[in-house]
Amino acid sequence: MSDSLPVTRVAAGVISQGGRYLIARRKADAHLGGLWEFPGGKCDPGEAPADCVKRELWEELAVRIGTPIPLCVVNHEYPERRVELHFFRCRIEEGEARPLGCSELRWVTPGELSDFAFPPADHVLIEQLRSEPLPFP
Ligand SMILES: Nc1nc2c([nH]c(=O)n2[C@@H]2O[C@H](COP(=O)(O)OP(=O)(O)OP(=O)(O)O)[C@@H](O)[C@H]2O)c(=O)[nH]1
Ligand SMILES: [Mg+2]
Repeated sequence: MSDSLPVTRVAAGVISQGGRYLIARRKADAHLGGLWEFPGGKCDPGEAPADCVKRELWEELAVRIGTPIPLCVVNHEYPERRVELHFFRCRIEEGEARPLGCSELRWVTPGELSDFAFPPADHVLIEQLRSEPLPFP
């Protein structure tokens, strides 16, 4: 892994409800534009990933979530940036998700996850969620 690229710390939320996961399509002009992802974004300097995911889900989806539960941390190097992705399991406590920070939102079953193109950093998590879905509220 190259040492020249700084690490971008990112937090993203795996929101599950009624047997489905919420996925978002990245805007065409964003890094990895057009791919599907778990909504979230970059941590501000000094911001804890759990606080970041709460803020990002409010900004990007207009929902309030309960305490985020850590799922896994993935390190990945893209040609233009290194990311340290903190995935959290999240539950919506207030609001209905709206696509404010993405081009599209979908609620999908575990089996449908493989029909969508995700960034390489997400592949291991996607496989896990497909083979062993989280218990749905
Ligand atoms: N949110 C999110 N980002 C991911 C995932 N997988 C993955 O590789 N990333 C990468 O992590 C970085 C997240 O940045 P972002 O573009 O969402 O950041 P942001 O919401 O703060 O946006 P901004 O920089 O336009 O303000 C991007 O480089 C993105 O490609 C994922 O599942 N969710
Ligand atoms: Mg984002």
